[in-house]
Amino acid sequence: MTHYDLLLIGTGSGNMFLDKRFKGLKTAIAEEWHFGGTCLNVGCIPTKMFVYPATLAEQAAQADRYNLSPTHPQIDWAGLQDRIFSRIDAIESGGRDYRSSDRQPNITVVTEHVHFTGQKSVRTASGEEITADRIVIAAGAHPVVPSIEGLDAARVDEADYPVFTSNTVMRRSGQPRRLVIIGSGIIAMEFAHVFSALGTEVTVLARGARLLGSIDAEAADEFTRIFDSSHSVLHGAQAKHIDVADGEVTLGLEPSGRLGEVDLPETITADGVLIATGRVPNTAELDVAAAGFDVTDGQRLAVDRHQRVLSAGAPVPGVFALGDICSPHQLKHVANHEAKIVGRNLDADVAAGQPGAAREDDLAAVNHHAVPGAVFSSPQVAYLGMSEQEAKGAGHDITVKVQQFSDVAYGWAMADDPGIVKIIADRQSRLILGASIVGHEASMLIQPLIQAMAFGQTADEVATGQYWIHPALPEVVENALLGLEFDD
Ligand SMILES: Cc1cc2nc3c(=O)[nH]c(=O)nc-3n(C[C@H](O)[C@H](O)[C@H](O)COP(=O)(O)OP(=O)(O)OC[C@H]3O[C@@H](n4cnc5c(N)ncnc54)[C@H](O)[C@@H]3O)c2cc1C
Ligand SMILES: NC(=O)c1ccc[n+]([C@@H]2O[C@H](COP(=O)([O-])OP(=O)(O)OC[C@H]3O[C@@H](n4cnc5c(N)ncnc54)[C@H](O)[C@@H]3O)[C@@H](O)[C@H]2O)c1
Repeated sequence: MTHYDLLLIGTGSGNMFLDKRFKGLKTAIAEEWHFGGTCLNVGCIPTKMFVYPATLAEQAAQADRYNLSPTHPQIDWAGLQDRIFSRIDAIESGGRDYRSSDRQPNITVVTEHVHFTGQKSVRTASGEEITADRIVIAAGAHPVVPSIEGLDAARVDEADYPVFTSNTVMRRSGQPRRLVIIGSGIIAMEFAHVFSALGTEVTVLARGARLLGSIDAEAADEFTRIFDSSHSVLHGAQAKHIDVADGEVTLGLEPSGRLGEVDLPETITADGVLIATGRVPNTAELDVAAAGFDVTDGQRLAVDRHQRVLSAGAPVPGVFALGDICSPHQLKHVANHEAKIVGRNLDADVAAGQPGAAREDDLAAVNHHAVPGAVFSSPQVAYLGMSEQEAKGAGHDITVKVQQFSDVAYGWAMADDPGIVKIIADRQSRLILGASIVGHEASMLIQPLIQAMAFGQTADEVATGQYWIHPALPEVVENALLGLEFDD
């Protein structure tokens, strides 16, 4: 058994806070997989490195909208993969080497799965017992694999099995000629865009009528309308069985039941199937029950506003968590924010002497107000704060404005490409409650609204208190703000 002052489980966002403040602590870092976790290795970063060229290819193919001759660029798939992963893998090994080197003499990297055996103890896969005074749990989430007749769940993501998740889809050799995507959430929509823009024949199986069903309904409808116009989506469909033979996959289809009877092909054959049906926190794999930690919604580790892990509703002294393992938002910028809070609070906890001895007043609190996100699909989507449905549900008297991109001069320059800005505000306080943008560079257009919500600016203050560059696309945001109707 080895005892440490600090144990960190997971090197995704967990690796972010461990800086010189903690150099006096004898620390173990447990990481069973890629150093740097999901975002760096198989998530945000590589996906967007695929999305960018995919979007360029799509624009080239649609150039006749702008009186240019369209081209269908040929993709060098292996070259693209090499450009992306040679960069990422170097960062991964750099991080691993740094933490393992004598430049970090207080740190021991344990390259194994660990699971809890008690509140302050874990066991490694090879059977070593590790105890620690303080623990930070940053163990993330993993893709859900639904049970489908004929699917060998244990083989999903194996190199020679043509059914895979986001964990391996970008690193597989050879671009699939035909790809079926199960799911219609964020991961499904990003990869559907990437693969179809780069020349793969993509079919999406969506159980309902609406793609991106978790965002504002009107924004999801707008996205669905645009996406469906240039992609193959089977709405109301689900996989009944999967047969794998000779490197091909054949899916038997059936109605999901959500749209009644739908006209579906009986089977569909592809070179690969991407499962994108959600991600579940790694609490069961960590055996958090053995530590007596509380779990919310049956999946997420329960934490308080200081990111302290709870047991029977009370904070466990010296145990913190961050990111997908505990967060209501599975987003990297949220995990990073939580990592900063954990860093500050762990520092305060260490300064206080005994684990758990820090005064509540000395601890920083997490801010989950007005969390933004973006979907890098075609079109892009960005969302912030409450949807219209949530704002009404929360009892607000709301004003809503939907502004079309084609209402402003830059929209004309874009040949009236479809897109909307939707803003929801409170009629009395004049504060923005939420926003959704569907269309070109939505992830960038939304930033002034994020700033307004973060700093409590009223909608009219944001609209009229600053210059908006003419005739730039953000004028569509300005016009949406000006279109909100307030009392008095
Ligand atoms: C395809 C994809 C694209 C995404 N794109 C975006 C995006 O554009 N923007 C955005 O904001 N978010 C995006 N996300 C979400 C984002 O990646 C996650 O929210 C974020 O990475 C979570 O960080 P984390 O530190 O909580 O977990 P992770 O980064 O997953 O880190 C957890 C680490 O813990 C390790 N671990 C787990 N259990 C154990 C154990 N028992 N023993 C030892 N080690 C363990 C894992 O190996 C892993 O390295 C994307 C996710 C995916 C899958
Ligand atoms: N750009 C980004 O910020 C980004 C990108 C990718 C992933 N992520 C994060 O990763 C999380 C997980 O992404 P995701 O797309 O897997 O989850 P999701 O929750 O966005 O979508 C899951 C989809 O799977 C469907 N589904 C669920 N069970 C199913 C089943 N048994 N059969 C068929 N369909 C089923 C759901 O209806 C939904 O369409 C996201 O919620 C997001 O927080 C973020």
